[in-house]
Amino acid sequence: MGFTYRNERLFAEELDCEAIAEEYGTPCYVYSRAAMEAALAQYHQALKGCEYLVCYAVKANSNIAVLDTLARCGAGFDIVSVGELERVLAAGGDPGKVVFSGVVKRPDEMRRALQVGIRCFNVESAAELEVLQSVAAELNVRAPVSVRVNPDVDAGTHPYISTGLRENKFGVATDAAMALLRRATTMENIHITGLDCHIGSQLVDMSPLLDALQQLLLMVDALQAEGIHIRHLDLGGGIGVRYRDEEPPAVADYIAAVREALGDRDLGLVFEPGRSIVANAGVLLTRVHYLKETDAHSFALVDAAMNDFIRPALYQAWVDIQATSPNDAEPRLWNIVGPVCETGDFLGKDRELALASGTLLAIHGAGAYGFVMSSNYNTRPRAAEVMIDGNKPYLIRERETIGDLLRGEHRLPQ
Ligand SMILES: Cc1ncc(COP(=O)(O)O)c(C=O)c1O
Ligand SMILES: N[C@@H](CCCC[NH3+])C(=O)O
Repeated sequence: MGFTYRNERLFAEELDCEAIAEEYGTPCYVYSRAAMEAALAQYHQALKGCEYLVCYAVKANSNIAVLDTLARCGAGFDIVSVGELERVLAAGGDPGKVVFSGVVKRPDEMRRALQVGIRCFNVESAAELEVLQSVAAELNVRAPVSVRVNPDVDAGTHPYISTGLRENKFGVATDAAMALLRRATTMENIHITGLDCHIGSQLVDMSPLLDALQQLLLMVDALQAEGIHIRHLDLGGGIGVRYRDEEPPAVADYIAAVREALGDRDLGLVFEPGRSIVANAGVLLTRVHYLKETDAHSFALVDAAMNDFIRPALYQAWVDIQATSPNDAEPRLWNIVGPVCETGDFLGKDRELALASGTLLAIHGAGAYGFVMSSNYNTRPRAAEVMIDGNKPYLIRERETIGDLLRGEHRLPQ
């Protein structure tokens, strides 16, 4: 399922990646529908018998065909902007299964979310709660609210994607969150439904997640004693994937541990997975244009760059890069670099590969935080996106044109 090598040729489900690149050009993101469905199914399977919602984190890959695929399999959505909300609606997603995270929700974004009837606002500060109260009052509705708790635990991941430490901008520290919840119960247009937390991404150890959960459970019990009933816990996303040799917890094991920790409390569960649903359901195809030897390195110059896939440049993330078919060249160590005018523009360093001009490469694990983080730097049109379903390819986003990039810009009057 997903991406497999058959006789050393890479297939996306039933299609040869060389044929996909031939048809759609490079660079090109290719996704496997079956792989994302299977990843979501692991959550559903592990949560059987619970009251739960799996709210896929739209930011990981927000193409509307991806959202549509997951919505049809019962997913709700975690959004962080009104733009992501409009994507969910355009994809046919149910607004009643949407949770809204993020530290800056503008009043217009709150208004739209209230009008379409989202499931819950994951509030991240006292100031935000006050604004939400007034927007909900204007519309004469009650806003369903969860407070995002910052449990001050070290998720043990890259500092840029750690979100549950006291020094991070996210959430509200436990004591302050208790005070905020008490205040919320006095607000006419706020209805407290849950507590949430999200401590970071690409987590390979589940103990920080379970430590955070213990803190939420202490809060639930203390609030219950005060007569404030919490109906659901939203434990965010964060489960890592294997890019190289990481050993992230299996979704089933993590959820079993969560269920055990809940004991007999009457709590619904929400999860917000992003990466673990889509990362390994996507590759980025790129072609080698030139080979260049210097005293220091052998460079393979490819047509994808940091503007297409920024994770290596931004986080020094290691992603697997392989040729999509065999060739006769002698394998040696290559630095795989793109056309962007930055020394930091690399996709991989010191990779042992057999390369020739024209070789097609697949950057694996590119389904999450890939296309969504791409930009037009160096006036480079963003790549096409293709979804494979069995033996059928669907163009789910056209490659941008230079015209797309210039649209909306204006010269000064003479
Ligand atoms: C609030 C929130 N929920 C969910 C996610 C998804 O995380 P991941 O892709 O690591 O599962 C993120 C991103 O880290 C997030 O900020
Ligand atoms: N963009 C990050 C993950 C960010 C998670 C956002 N909360 C990555 O590529 O690893």
